[in-house]
Amino acid sequence: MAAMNLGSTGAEAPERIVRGATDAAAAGPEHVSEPTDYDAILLAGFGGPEGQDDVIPFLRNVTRGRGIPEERLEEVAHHYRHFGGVSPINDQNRALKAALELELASRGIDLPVLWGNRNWDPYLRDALTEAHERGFTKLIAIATSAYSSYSSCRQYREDFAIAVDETNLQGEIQIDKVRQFFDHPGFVTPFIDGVREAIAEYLREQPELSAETEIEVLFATHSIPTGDAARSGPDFRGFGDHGAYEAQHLAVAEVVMANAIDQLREAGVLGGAVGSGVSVPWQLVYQSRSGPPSMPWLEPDINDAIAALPAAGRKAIVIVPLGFVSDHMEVMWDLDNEAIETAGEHGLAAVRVPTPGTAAAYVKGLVDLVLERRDGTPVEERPHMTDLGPWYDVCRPGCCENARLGFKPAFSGIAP
Ligand SMILES: CC1=C(CCC(=O)O)c2cc3nc(cc4[nH]c(cc5[nH]c(cc1n2)c(C)c5CCC(=O)O)c(CCC(=O)O)c4C)C(CCC(=O)O)=C3C
Ligand SMILES: [Fe+2]
Repeated sequence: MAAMNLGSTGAEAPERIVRGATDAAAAGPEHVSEPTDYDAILLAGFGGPEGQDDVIPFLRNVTRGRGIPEERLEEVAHHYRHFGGVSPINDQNRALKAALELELASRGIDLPVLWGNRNWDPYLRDALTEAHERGFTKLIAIATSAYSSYSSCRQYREDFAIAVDETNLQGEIQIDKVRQFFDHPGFVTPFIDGVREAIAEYLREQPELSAETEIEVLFATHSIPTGDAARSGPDFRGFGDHGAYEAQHLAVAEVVMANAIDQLREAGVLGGAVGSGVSVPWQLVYQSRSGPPSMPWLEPDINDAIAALPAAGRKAIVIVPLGFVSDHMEVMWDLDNEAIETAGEHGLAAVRVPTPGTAAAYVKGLVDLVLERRDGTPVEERPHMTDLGPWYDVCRPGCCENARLGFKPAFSGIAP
């Protein structure tokens, strides 16, 4: 097993873990980029509507050229309409920006945070205009997305390139991007805390429940087309049919379970020796599928998975939104509304654990990710909790490219 480096978060190194390839060290010279004296941080969000009039234009921005059926768009519009046409995602990014600014100030780091979204106001181009006006030429981006895939990495990088074109800043602005942080302790720790608390709470309230046979932890992430999954991450790593996207989620889920259970054993909530193996059932499930029915997307859907649980003797579930950084619409609707309702229909108790949001560990971790790039921290010193990491600073040509949409230039990668 490769050494786990948890950095300075104080988290204990888990004993087991590890799934997938172990050739991180063989990744090549671009694995760690040169130290760079950045001028500012670019917080790159997804964006969301902030009123009924925004809903349709927002959905058109997200789905342009994607072949999403009209019925699916109407259904998703209804999710937003139900909440007054307002997604909480922009307020969540405002809160994250403020938390990052506080963390930076408290550590004496002079790096302004600019915020721009891919799909709604303020747009990435607005943030770049601001950067230009303030004389910033070297930006380090944090995208609010932890894993490797077209939608969660490459699309942000392509949209950086588009925003640079739109603002006519070609050759005048550098945009680097922190590595995919799926296994960074700052991102993983809040999920460990959430799973531990959820299981402890079940056992406190229903001491007769068997954690080993009657509780199941469902790690939920966004479904993507299987073709996108296959091409996620660098192709030389041999991740199999569902690429780095699925491998990363499975590896993180395993680490979350191992740590949460060890902590429950330490606290005497669960029996068995610390480090003696996971004893609460879990699985990775997918949500929020769109696209035409003829196109295969990752499965099982969370609702189908839930429906199958009573037959396996389960009575309670813990839903972990492992694929998301904040409690935005995909969490509020697809999990808190739909999945919880499905659980009720099948007689299962259900709780949903929080996303990282503005948790202290997460905010600190994001700042650490910026500093490791500024300082060119050697790969051996970079925090990571699975054997897949620490991930690359710089994407290779073709990484996470989208065959459906064809080649588009991207920033923050090695030029083809
Ligand atoms: C992997 C992934 C993430 C996680 C990574 C990340 O966070 O970036 C993510 C996040 C999000 N997805 C979001 C919203 C939407 N995603 C859509 C459509 C799609 N998502 C996809 C994938 C992902 N999506 C894909 C493959 C499509 C099909 C279209 C295409 O091929 O690109 C559509 C169109 C309607 C529909 O089809 O559902 C909407 C409205 C919101 C905002 C929520 C809010 O407003 O609070 C967020 C954070
Ligand atoms: Fe999405």
